[in-house]
Amino acid sequence: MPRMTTDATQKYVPFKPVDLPNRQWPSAVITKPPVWCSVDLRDGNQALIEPMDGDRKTRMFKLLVEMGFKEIEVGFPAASDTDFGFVRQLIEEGMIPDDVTIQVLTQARAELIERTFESLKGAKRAIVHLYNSTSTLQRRVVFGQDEAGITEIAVKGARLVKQLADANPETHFIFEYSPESFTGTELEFARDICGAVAEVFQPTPDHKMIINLPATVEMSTANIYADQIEWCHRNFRFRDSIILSLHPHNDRGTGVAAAELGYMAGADRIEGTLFGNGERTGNVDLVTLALNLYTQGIDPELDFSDINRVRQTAEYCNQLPVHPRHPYGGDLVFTAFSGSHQDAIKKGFDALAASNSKVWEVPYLPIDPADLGRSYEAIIRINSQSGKGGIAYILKSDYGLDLPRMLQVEFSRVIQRIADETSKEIVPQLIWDTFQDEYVRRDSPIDFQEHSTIPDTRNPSMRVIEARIVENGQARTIEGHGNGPIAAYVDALARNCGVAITVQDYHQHAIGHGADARSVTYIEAQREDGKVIWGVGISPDIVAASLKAVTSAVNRALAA
Ligand SMILES: CC(=O)SCCNC(=O)CCNC(=O)[C@H](O)C(C)(C)COP(=O)(O)OP(=O)(O)OC[C@H]1O[C@@H](n2cnc3c(N)ncnc32)[C@H](O)[C@@H]1OP(=O)(O)O
Ligand SMILES: CC(C)C(=O)C(=O)O
Repeated sequence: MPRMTTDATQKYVPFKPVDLPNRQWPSAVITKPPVWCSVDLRDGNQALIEPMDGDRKTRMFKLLVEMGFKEIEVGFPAASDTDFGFVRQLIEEGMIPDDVTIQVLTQARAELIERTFESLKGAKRAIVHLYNSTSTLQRRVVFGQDEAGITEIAVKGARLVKQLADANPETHFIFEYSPESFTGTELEFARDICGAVAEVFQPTPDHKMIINLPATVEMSTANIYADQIEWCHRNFRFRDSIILSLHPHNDRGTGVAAAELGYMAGADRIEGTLFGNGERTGNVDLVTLALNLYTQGIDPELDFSDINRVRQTAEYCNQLPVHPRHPYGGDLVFTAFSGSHQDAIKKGFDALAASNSKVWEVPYLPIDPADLGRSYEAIIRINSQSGKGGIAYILKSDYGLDLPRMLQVEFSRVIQRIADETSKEIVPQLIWDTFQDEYVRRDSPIDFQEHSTIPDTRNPSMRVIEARIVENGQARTIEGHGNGPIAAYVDALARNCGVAITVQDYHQHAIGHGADARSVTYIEAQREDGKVIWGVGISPDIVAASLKAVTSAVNRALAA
């Protein structure tokens, strides 16, 4: 096995923690959702192999509006005719609801800012999002500028934005500034450059500006991002006139944690995308963030009641699949294959059904799939890792059979054998067919046909049974007596067919309702040698179901 030859200690520099001795965020509790801003149509779009065309953009925009987003970054109008044309289409075709504000991004370059404003002509409201990069690395290698030079780019850009906004009073403009690559920027410089831009925009508590602090590249653990945010929250000028916004990316795989801790640290707003599409490892995933809030009893004010449709639309627009294990939305996230999980889920559902509680408490299911429009159908699926609880769950939920515990144990061995032999998933239909072959359709060598009972004239507490059976292809009528039809039938089988069993246990319940209702009987029988064997019978007639169950046990006893 080859090893990484690079000495990491020489090649990578650890991120310096923030000196914030009095940090407050670890004790903060989230009680309300942030202001959400979707950047699917901009940051998400710019990371796609094929950026969205007009149709895909429209589909995504409509979905975001339907879900309840009130701020949507719809593009980088100066980047392409597609982006520009889409902004024009939204405005000219009146597609922007009154309570939704579109947002557009621009670099701090005059020609790009001018083109951006052109795209917004006629809009009722718009957020103009200006950015330039501020990190030590980008200052050095991309811009070749010191702090003053970088500040000058931002301030010049902001002045032009302000001037063009003032010249277009028919639109209510909100200003947003991002010190891009904020996570690699000294906090004092971030404070100063944001202060200089705010000085131009002159925000007030009634007309706030947005300052967005992006983890353009996620460079540290989430607690350090939270420290950075709390530091800015405490030290920024104009704080009461600023909406402090987060824009986490997910390079270290902790974008969601960073957003949650950053929000606890004093932010007001979060920019991200559905299912986390975006540059490299993506933007922060708003689906996960919002539903994390929901599972804490907080209304996220975004609608996920049909999460499959949200996912399908995102997949169509982005032309990228959502991972089957993606939190909340992935195909497999409400599915348990492993036995102990299935057993606990089944017991959790049973306990919930038996209680009056409204509180969702099912082991291994942190959210009720039904809240997301997901069905319970796929919660339990069977393979070689599964156990009796999962198999019993499928037979109950799909076929209405409530197997006694010891029968679950016996039948699970049959399914386990198939799973081991095939190494494949065992779908519900195969479980059902196997169950029927193993128990319900066991009509050889003895096939029960029909019966009648009459009181035993010699002993009024006993019954005599006459049962018509087919044994090894030969129709016969057999007779026996006992204290009820089951005992009498067992007696008849012992006398006439030479099979002696004793019935140890008996369970019966209905399947279905009304005219279609049938009865199912489970019989636990013991052979003369002590071996325990189960039999199952299903019939519209209660007694016939029991006699079929006895026949099933006898046939299985003879075969064993
Ligand atoms: C972190 C982010 O996601 S930021 C958003 C990034 N998104 C995109 O880049 C997608 C859309 N972009 C584009 O279509 C193009 O890059 C355009 C149209 C904006 C600009 O295109 P071009 O001018 O041809 O080229 P390019 O993007 O390479 O420009 C880089 C130049 O802009 C400068 N620049 C980059 N960002 C900024 C900024 N925010 N403000 C001012 N100048 C900037 C660079 O220093 C460089 O200057 P130089 O030419 O003097 O070296
Ligand atoms: C423009 C900014 C907000 C950005 O997309 C980023 O830093 O990731």
